[in-house]
Amino acid sequence: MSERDTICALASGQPPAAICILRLSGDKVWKVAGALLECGLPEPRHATLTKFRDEDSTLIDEGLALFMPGPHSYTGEDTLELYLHGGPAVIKHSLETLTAQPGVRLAEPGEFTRRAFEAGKLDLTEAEGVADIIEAETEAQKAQALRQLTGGLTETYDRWRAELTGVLALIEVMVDFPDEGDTPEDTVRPILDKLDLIITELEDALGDRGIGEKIRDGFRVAIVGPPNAGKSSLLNRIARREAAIVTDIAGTTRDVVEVRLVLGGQVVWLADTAGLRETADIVEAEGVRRAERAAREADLRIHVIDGANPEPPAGPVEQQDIVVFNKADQRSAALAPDSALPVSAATGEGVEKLESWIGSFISQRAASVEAPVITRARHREKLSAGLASLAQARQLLEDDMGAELAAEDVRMALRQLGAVIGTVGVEDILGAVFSQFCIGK
Ligand SMILES: Nc1nc2c(c(=O)[nH]1)N(C=O)[C@@H](CNc1ccc(C(=O)N[C@@H](CCC(=O)O)C(=O)O)cc1)CN2
Repeated sequence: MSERDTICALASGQPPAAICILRLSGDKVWKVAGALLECGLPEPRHATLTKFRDEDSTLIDEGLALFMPGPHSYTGEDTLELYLHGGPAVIKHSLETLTAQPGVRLAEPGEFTRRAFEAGKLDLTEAEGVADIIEAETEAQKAQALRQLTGGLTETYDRWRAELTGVLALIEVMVDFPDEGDTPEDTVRPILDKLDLIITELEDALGDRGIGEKIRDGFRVAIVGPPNAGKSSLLNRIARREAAIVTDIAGTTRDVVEVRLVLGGQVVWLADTAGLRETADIVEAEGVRRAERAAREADLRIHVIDGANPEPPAGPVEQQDIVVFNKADQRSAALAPDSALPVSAATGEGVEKLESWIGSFISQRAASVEAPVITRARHREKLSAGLASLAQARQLLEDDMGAELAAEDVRMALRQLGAVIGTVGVEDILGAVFSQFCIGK
């Protein structure tokens, strides 16, 4: 398998579909078009209606062909797109025919975009934006992916890198031309001031409560409370399916059961958890530990009070949390604490209101950071490592412990920021990012 093979793939979705798009990129495109398209190589950038035949001249389909010569194409290479009827037989016959051509093979996941990246058409965050927009289910995910795809992150990381390069130059001047007349305060202070501005910006970016990652991967909401309060029934009611097992036996739920929902325009993972109680059963005890962890890590907790046996919530109730009084169909809600929302998982009473409370909390939380510059764990790791290096550089300068060492730390920070946008090409990072793409992208 040569890297510079011409690659082809189905770029459109699951057949059958009205139309499918087959995509071909590489230097064999003109040969393939000459051999298989009745029109030969189509006029660049003109959709051309033509017959498409296999090597025995058997008709595969009639469709539109679009030729985009490199370097002015998505991948930067010669590209051919075929718009055919989207039936399984057409697709199979087409791909078999294309891959039977010398030097043509099926594309790996993300390989078209990887070539675009290698041709300098996109940086790594923009390429991630491409993958994210394809996966986007909510408008918020789409908007975030689109911003990223059009250089929204690139701009910020480039600016930080430019500012750090300036700082590095000042430190290097200090190393190379130490001015005996100047006090350290005169030379170091302006550098520290510049460094502090960048450090503050990185800290702000990292202090975003993970909003960008949560818009992309989902917010976490945990249903917590004592055994038999109806937590699993509530989850099932909100999920509108029997996701969690419900019985009368206290301690039925042992693991965390999560369902994926869209509430308040955001992806939300709603977790049902084991009832919190002291138990000698080691499996249940592990369940309780997991419940406590899910509660701690959640953006929002729904504390369920058992209407049949009302007790104040056992775990810590944070300001944003919601307390519900369940079994309100059987028990007078007058027993409920003032702030609790009466609900009935059994009849559905109050559940719509609960959903809208969750939705409005989550949508406000999502809007609390305007334009997150971290949308994946990968970005966060590199940015924190970069910040740590800068903090170290700052300390060295402040303590007059060696400008050379400080310069090395700033270089390290530059590499970390470069790794986010992919200017520092690390093969395993690229492999990890592009392998998550779908085929044809
Ligand atoms: N048919 C089709 N639709 C598509 C794509 C595609 O590849 N094919 N895209 C693929 O993701 C997206 C659009 N993104 C694209 C980005 C760049 C280029 C491109 O050819 N760029 C050239 C030429 C620019 C120009 O003509 O102005 C370049 O950058 O040099 C094409 C599509 C969504 N729609």
